[in-house]
Amino acid sequence: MTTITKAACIGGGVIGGAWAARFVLAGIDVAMYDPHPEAQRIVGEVLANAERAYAMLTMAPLPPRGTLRFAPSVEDAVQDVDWIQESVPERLDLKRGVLNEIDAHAKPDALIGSSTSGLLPSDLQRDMAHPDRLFVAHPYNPVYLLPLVELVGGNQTSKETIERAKAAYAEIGMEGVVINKEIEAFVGDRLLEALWREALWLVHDDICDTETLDNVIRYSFGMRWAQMGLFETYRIAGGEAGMRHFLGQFGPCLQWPWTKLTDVVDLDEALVEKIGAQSDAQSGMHGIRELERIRDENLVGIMQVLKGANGGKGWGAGKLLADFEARLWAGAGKADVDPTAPAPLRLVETKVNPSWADYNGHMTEFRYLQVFGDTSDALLRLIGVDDAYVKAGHSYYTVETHIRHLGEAKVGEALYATCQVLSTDDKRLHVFHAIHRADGDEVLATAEQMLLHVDAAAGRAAPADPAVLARLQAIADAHSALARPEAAGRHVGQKR
Ligand SMILES: NC(=O)C1=CN([C@@H]2O[C@H](COP(=O)(O)OP(=O)(O)OC[C@H]3O[C@@H](n4cnc5c(N)ncnc54)[C@H](O)[C@@H]3O)[C@@H](O)[C@H]2O)C=CC1
Ligand SMILES: C[N+](C)(C)CC(=O)CC(=O)[O-]
Repeated sequence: MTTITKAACIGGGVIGGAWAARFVLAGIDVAMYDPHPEAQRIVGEVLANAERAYAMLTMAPLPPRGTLRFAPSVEDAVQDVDWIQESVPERLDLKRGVLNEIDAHAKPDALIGSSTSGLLPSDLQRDMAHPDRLFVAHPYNPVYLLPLVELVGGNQTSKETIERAKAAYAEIGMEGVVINKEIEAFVGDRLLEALWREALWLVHDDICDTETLDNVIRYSFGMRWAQMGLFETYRIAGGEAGMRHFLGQFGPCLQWPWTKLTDVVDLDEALVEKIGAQSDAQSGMHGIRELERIRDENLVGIMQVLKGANGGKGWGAGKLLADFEARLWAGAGKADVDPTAPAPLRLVETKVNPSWADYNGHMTEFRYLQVFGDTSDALLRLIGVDDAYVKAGHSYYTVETHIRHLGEAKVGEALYATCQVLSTDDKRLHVFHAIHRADGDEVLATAEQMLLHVDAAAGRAAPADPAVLARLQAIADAHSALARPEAAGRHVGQKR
């Protein structure tokens, strides 16, 4: 689904590994170069966490995964690719050397983004032969989930490069925010540094420990920031008189000697040990990968809530996710099945992700309806009820569902769903779905559904398009050879 199909990641640590995951999950083939002896294991573990997070994040059809290849050198990794993301350690001399090597071997028009969190692009591009295509692309950890990338050009970066970069990041679901002028640490890290500096002083001076400080953030303004940022939040805090009143009331406090922001705390051995010990007490019971998974589940939950915010139109990162999913659905291919085969259509492959589990430790009931809904959607796409058809004002709406729960789907289990068309006419579509365990084909649940074709603007049932009906009839004809499921027509309380 991206116009870019091949990328290289140079450096595969915390950030480079997560870039590789984002690219691969967007369908881009990645060549990775990292001399670390355990690079393959580390990147593999990050990719596994990213896949787990994406399975929770969206039901939209992701493109087929790109491939991941470990290259023996920078030269080998960057030849033939359209996009290179540099994520080596934060040292100007090292980055310059690596970027010059990339520059020497990459195609002249390949985009080169540096993940630097603070270095100036003008300094990075100084010795490059094609400096016009170098820009800072500063991401946020975890790169595969957080959509922001700060785009910063240096004095030799072309305007076209920034425009191409913004478009390329949009294709993989990221928001490229263009920073007007280059400045050390750009925008995000300047803000984070201010907070961090203050936090270090508060712990140093025994005002609070690390856990108390984190609680202050996560039980209050951390949640506000995830959805409205700083200025929009403070506008509301000004009450009906808004921002001007807020500035008038609280602006003068900035003159008070509250902050030590201009002083840098001395990170001597004692302070490092104090913070290290408090952090161990706070979080040492969890491994890093475990903490990453907890963080990812929380971020996914926040993004999903934001997707449904603002009356369902989406808000902030949730709006971005909604737009990304809309593009995925618009480009969704039809299920790869033979519609004329005399067998139920295998339309959905999925896995029970951890956020689908209830207190009984198995897939909770509304997720069954979600999978059945996805199965109906896959059938609709197969008969031509796609994004364009819906946008043109027609669709099928589900008017009745009867679900039976027959077995337990456990977290992580692979499932598939099938559909048998029971009957159809110009408006009605009567189907029988089943969710199967992928391993062994056992039926775990069934759903009988009635769908009605509608004229959405008029808000009433209307005959479907003849081409849609013809495709549907071909499936119904093939399925007429099948035995009617024994459970079709059952109702709750009926004797077995
Ligand atoms: N960790 C974070 O939270 C964030 C880091 N960044 C930036 O991302 C960049 C990378 O940082 P991290 O991933 O955190 O560091 P890291 O230390 O986790 O990873 C750096 C990787 O680069 C590899 N490496 C070293 N020399 C290399 C070379 N010559 N060629 C290829 N690979 C080489 C190392 O083996 C290591 O795997 C830095 O510029 C940093 O400022 C940006 C956003 C957030
Ligand atoms: C610590 N850091 C400066 C490398 C952090 C970042 O650059 C962004 C982030 O993910 O917090």
